[in-house]
Formats: sequence, C-alpha cells, structure tokens
Amino acid sequence: MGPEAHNLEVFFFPFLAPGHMIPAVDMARLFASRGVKATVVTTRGNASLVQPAIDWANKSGRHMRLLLMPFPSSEAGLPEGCENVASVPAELQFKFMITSTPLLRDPLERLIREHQPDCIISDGFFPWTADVALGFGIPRIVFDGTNFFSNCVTHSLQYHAPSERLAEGETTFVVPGLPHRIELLKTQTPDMRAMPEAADFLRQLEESELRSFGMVVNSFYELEPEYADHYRNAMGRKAWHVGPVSLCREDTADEATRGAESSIDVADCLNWLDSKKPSSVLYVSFGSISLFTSVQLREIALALEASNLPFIWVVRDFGDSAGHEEEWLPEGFRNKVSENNSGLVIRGWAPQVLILNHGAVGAFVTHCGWNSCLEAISAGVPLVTWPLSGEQFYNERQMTEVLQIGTAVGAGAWTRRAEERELIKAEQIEKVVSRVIGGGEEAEGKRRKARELARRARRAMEEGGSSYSDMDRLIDELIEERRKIANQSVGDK
Ligand SMILES: O=c1ccn([C@@H]2O[C@H](COP(=O)(O)OP(=O)(O)O[C@H]3O[C@H](CO)[C@@H](O)[C@H](O)[C@H]3O)[C@@H](O)[C@H]2O)c(=O)[nH]1
Repeated sequence: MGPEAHNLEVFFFPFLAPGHMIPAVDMARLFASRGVKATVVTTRGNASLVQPAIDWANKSGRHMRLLLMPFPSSEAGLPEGCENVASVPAELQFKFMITSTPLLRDPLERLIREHQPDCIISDGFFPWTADVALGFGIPRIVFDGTNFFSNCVTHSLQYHAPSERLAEGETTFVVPGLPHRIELLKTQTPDMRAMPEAADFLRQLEESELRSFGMVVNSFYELEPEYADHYRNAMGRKAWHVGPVSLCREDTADEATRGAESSIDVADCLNWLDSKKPSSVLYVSFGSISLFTSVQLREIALALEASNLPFIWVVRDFGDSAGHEEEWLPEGFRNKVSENNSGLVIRGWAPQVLILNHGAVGAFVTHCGWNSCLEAISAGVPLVTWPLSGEQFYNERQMTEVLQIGTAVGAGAWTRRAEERELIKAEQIEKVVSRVIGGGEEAEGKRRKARELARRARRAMEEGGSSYSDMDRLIDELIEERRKIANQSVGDK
C-alpha cells in the first residue's frame, strides 16, 4: 500500500506520563513514516514534551500534527500545572490516574467529531476511550507502554490470584500458566485486597481491552516469541508488535530532543563519555517518575564511590530531597568526582538513549521501566535490575531469568512510596555493579547476549523485519476496517 493510497488518519492519545508519551510519540512518527496522518492528542501543559518530535518529523516531510486540549485542573482538584504524573506529588498520582484524566472525555470527543480520525490508539490507562471509540464507530487500539511478558504475567495474576492462596509462612509463588517457570515473592506484587480501588481499576482496564480492536506493543517478536504467542494464542488477544520504537530517531540532534530538554549540555556529556574506555561506564537512572529517600540516595552515592567505576548518575529534580543535596551526597563527593573526572551527576533530565548507545557505557542500573529495558536492549547494554513498582518486578524476571542479560540488585518489595521502601545498602549495590561491569565470564556472557539482542532489534525495525511487517499488517487491517465501516454506513442508509 503506497503512502498516498490509504490516507489513513490515526489519533494517538497517550497517558500523561513521560514513560507513556515518549514511546507513543515515537510510534506516531513510525506511522507517519509509512504515510499515515498521525495526530498526537494531549493537554496544553504537555505540549513541550511532544512538539520537538513533531517538528522533527515534519521537517523530514511526514504528516504529523499535535492537537491540544485544556486540562481541567480546578475541576480535578489539582494545582494548576499538574498535568503530568511526573509533576504530580506521589500521594495524588492515583487520583490523577483514576478520577482526573476521565475529565478529558468531552474535549477528546470534540476533537474526534471535528477531525474524524479513522482510528484511535489510546492509552491502556484511559479505559473510557473504548466507549468513546465505540460511540464514533471507529476502532480503538490499546497502547499500555509495556510488553508481552508483563501483560501475560499481569493477566495470570489477575485471573488466578496465586498470592491469595499461599499457606501460612509461604512467601513465594509460581506465576500460573506461563511458558517459563517464573517465581515471584509475594511482596513483589501489589496486594490487591488492600487496594480495592486499584483492583477495580485493573478490572476496568481488562474489560476495556476486550472491547477494543487490539493492542499495539512496543516490543519485537524475536525478543519474546513465547510470550507474543502466548498473548495471542493462549489468551486469544489481537496484538501487533512495532518496536523498539526508540529506533525511529534519525541522528544525535533528533535523539537529544526526546522527552524533556536535557539538563546537561549534550555535547559535553558525549565528550565526557568519549574520554572513557569502552564498556567501562555505569549509567544509573530510574525513569521519569520514581523517587528515592535521601538515605537511599546516599547509599547509591557511597556505592559509586566504593566501586571506583566511572559513572553517570541521574537524580530527579523533584520531591523532598530535590533541593537538599547536602543530605544525601557525601561530603566532598562532587569535588572529588570533578577533580578525577570520574563521574557526572545529572540533576533532572538526561539524554538517555544517546548515553546508552555510547560505546563507553558498560551497564545500566535501572528500575526496569519497560522503555528503559528496551532502550538498553536496543543498545546492547546489560542491566543491573532494581525494580520499585508497577510491572517492574515482572520486567526484572524477564531480564534476569528469561533473557539473562540482567543481574538483580536484590529488591524484594513492591511499593510506590519511597519512604516505605526497603533500604538497599551501598555494599550490596557495589557488589552487584562490580560483578556486572567487571571482566569475568558471567559479565562477558551477558554483554554478548545483550549485543545479539540489539542486532535483532535493529533487524526487526528494518524493511521486511518482524516489527516493520507487523506495522504493515496493522495499517492494512485498519484500511480494511475503514472500508467495512464505510460499507456498513452505506448499507444503513
Ligand atoms: O532523565 C531521563 C529519564 C527518563 N528518560 C526517558 O523516559 C522514559 C522513561 O520510561 P521508563 O523507563 O519506562 O520508566 P517510567 O518513567 O518509570 O515508566 C512508567 O511507564 C512504563 C511504560 O508503561 C512502565 O514500564 C513503568 O513501570 C512506569 O513507571 C524512557 O524513554 C527514558 O529514556 C530520559 O530520556 N531521561
């Protein structure tokens, strides 16, 4: 199907969080590069996160546009400017997700009425968009930012609730019905009985997924073939894999605009990496929304000092510890690091994909957000896994046990709140990072596997590759669906 021939218009409506918006915008760019008119819909306060990617795509002759809607802050009972999970205090994030974002329904409906897209790819966290799409008689496709493996685990846990059947004293369970034996600690999954509202929300997500046209997944078949098959065949769901979407970027300048503006001069950061030996630098970052207490940050700093490894450490500029570096940076840390040129502490936003793709980076300490995992895989970088919440403990199992490119730091408990989290001591962190970045056979084996996956990831995105072909298949199905809908409405008249 030639680009002009189909004239398909798709709305992309991601959840208001960087970990969802960044890959959704990349995905929209990929659709645009296949001749689809790709429209990203978001709120005014989130425009700056999206605009550079759109400008970039349009510069290279693609059809992308941004449609903005106001965020009803006062109706939602949120302070003005809180339009993204990254800027909403932890205690309000759940309310933001469940009760605030559905207020976007009217403005979304207005935009659909006005622009009449052929399809909407909306976030899994917007279950109500399934009804919106049904109301307009267009297909809705779910994008939830994660992968096949974690979707299979989530579904199994929701369906079988194995942790609720543990006998007194049992602390672990095997996730039922998966292609591999995956064992989790009870504490590594949220206790749904203690969170009835969250359990109800999960049920809504599941129901809305079943009322949708299918799911589009930021992954590639060769990465998780058993789980792509399990999701489609055993669970009977329709899905297309189109990733890693981060590979859509064209060059360094393009990469540098991904997400927020970098808090470090990108050229300085890359020059610093140029001065380091291949595979010697530890990159430490925990995504766009997670926070640590000052006590935990201090343990990380002590571990970095003790490891003697060159490092780039990204610390979010948000939350209680943000303005008080003296509470968590050991005395003289910054001076020592800058005198020895041994590390960079980036406060705020780092150009993550550029860093991961630099040959000097040898390992990535990550919270296992799916984007971070997949970006590391695409760059061939092994992981030190330190999951915190969400589906991150499932991703950890996939990285460490199924793919064997990750080594666990030893996090044992799921919680969204930094102050409730177990403390991981410097000695433990240092021991694991040294093992992963050191020369031994174990480290080399993981690096080899990661590099092989990176090669396959690139291949999947090339013309004829599995993700490239699945996007073709999806576009074809959408064109066919549009034809059916048009015939039906002629028949109805
Ligand atoms: O300084 C930074 C910090 C983050 N990023 C980017 O921001 C994204 C972060 O996404 P991710 O690694 O998935 O982490 P979260 O922001 O925590 O993502 C949320 O969304 C993901 C997708 O649904 C889930 O897998 C996670 O559990 C959930 O916390 C990635 O593309 C990073 O490259 C940067 O570029 N620079």
